[in-house]
Amino acid sequence: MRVRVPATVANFGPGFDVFGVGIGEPHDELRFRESDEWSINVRGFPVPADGSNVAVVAAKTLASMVGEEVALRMELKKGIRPRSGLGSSGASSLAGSLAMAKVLGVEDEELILKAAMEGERAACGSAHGDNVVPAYYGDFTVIESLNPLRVHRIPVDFHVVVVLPSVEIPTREARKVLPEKVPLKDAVKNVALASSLVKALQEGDLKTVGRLLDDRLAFPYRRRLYPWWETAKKAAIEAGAYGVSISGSGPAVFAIGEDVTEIGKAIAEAFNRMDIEAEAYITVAGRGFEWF
Ligand SMILES: Nc1ncnc2c1ncn2[C@@H]1O[C@H](COP(=O)(O)OP(=O)(O)O)[C@@H](O)[C@H]1O
Ligand SMILES: N[C@@H](CCOP(=O)(O)O)C(=O)O
Repeated sequence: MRVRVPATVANFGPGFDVFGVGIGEPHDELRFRESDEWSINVRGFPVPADGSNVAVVAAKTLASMVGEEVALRMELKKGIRPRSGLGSSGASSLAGSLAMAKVLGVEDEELILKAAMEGERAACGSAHGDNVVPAYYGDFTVIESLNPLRVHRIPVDFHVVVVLPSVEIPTREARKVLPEKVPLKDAVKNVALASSLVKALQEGDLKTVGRLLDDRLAFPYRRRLYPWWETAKKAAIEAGAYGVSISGSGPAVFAIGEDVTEIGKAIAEAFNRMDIEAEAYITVAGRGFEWF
């Protein structure tokens, strides 16, 4: 059996730890079957081929949550670069949890997602849900609460470009720079941005969505991790982007607009001018996992 889990754009501007959307590409693929002992084989981008792989962590977590002792043999085709800001650890975590769910016949969405979030915790120290939840549902998702898991889904299918520079930022490090408290005026601004963005998305008003791609909760503190930000942003806006932001904790940048191919080219060229290689993925937002 095989499952394909796409990359995700978490945060999506003002929705820190709350908003997320699956994108078709890049993606991870996991082939699996029940076995006498645990094993994992990795192709593609290098990630641990042992019990610390988040696919194994999430699968084991789900088994223990339902009180079963089952081992899996896994073959992971790692298509999403780790430390990319594209939900690389989230995709493999969800794949592992889904694999175990399939083998055990578990259908409880909350359990499957909670197990996947434990994979996230193993990767970066935080069991955030804004990568695994949208990768599961395949819609733009808004996480109202984790305990109990309450998610609001907005079906979307707009084009998006994601540009991934050849820079690595571990999510663990990007979370360490965040403060415990933020100024009230910044919290107020984020409420305004996030609530307006949800309304604009529901109305299919992409121009307004683009204008609202801003954040005062995490971005100001992470800004120093992205020394190339202003240059990349300027290139995107000059190429006609409605808006541009950091995907997850970065370094991937995503943008929406009329001509995402041109926008992607402009952002990638801006990185190249700063001597940073970059790869653009033109894709459609609103994609979730698939069995195949
Ligand atoms: N299957 C996996 N896929 C991605 N990362 C993994 C996997 N297994 C373990 N890891 C570890 O998780 C970390 C990457 O996670 P993270 O920093 O959250 O990246 P991303 O932002 O791309 O999800 C790395 O230390 C990586 O070695
Ligand atoms: N809300 C999280 C999202 C992390 O996404 P990733 O793709 O960088 O793992 C955060 O901003 O820390």
